[in-house]
Amino acid sequence: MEHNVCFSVRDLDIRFGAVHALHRVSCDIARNGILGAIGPANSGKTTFLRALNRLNETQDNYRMSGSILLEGRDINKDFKPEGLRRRVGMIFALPMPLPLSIYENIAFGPRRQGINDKRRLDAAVEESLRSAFLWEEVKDRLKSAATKLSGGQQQRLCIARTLAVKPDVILFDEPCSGLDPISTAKVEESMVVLKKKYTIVLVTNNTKQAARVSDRVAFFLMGDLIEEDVTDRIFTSPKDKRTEDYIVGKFG
Ligand SMILES: Nc1ncnc2c1ncn2[C@@H]1O[C@H](COP(=O)(O)OP(=O)(O)OP(=O)(O)O)[C@@H](O)[C@H]1O
Repeated sequence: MEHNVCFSVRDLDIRFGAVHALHRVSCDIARNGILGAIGPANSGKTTFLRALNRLNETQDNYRMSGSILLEGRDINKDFKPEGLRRRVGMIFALPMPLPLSIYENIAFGPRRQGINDKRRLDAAVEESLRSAFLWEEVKDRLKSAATKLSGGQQQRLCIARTLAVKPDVILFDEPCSGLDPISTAKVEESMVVLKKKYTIVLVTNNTKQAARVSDRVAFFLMGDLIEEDVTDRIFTSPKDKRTEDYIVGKFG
């Protein structure tokens, strides 16, 4: 295994009943970088992302073959789903804070891991909010309801909540699709800083976003991984004509 590989995906093939969502996809995902997954609707991006923390298996009619190794260990054989999802956190398109205070939203995960000491919880809450670039905006109202935050703040709260359980990987599933440009910029900024400590996979329908933040980009089309390469290469001289057509906006 190469030194810098976080995930190693081999011949990943996924079906939901009659729908063949992913066709023998193989790629490595490097540590401490951002892999952007782009492609038109129904190309398999989200299925690929959800495979990385075994969220697809909650669906009926789900079948997969192939393998995904995380730091050399098979995620489908060597992990329990809950243990895997602690290491591989996920941020969804719609931020969904718990109906609790800002503080309790962040403390929730550490408490479930058995941390009850107030000083340790306070420290975890502050550190996570700082890392998600939200601390300054909320430090004086940690007891107020998380649902009162703006959409962009809620998304950063969800990032903080994920960070509080100390994952290695963060999966982002179109995290900015419901956000205005300023909130989007803040989430993008936090991703770029977070990649220094975490491996990030970002599914986005916004190719410009992928170009702005990703180190490498994977282009999916109708269940195939067409190509995966450094971001500049994908946007300036892709190997496949279909990638170029998508990038220049001929479809999707
Ligand atoms: N639970 C499911 N049951 C049946 N089909 C599914 C299920 N989940 C996904 N699919 C199908 O798998 C294919 C790939 O979907 P996926 O959501 O991965 O695409 P995507 O590239 O993320 O699209 P979008 O950008 O629209 O989110 C689609 O045809 C979709 O309808």
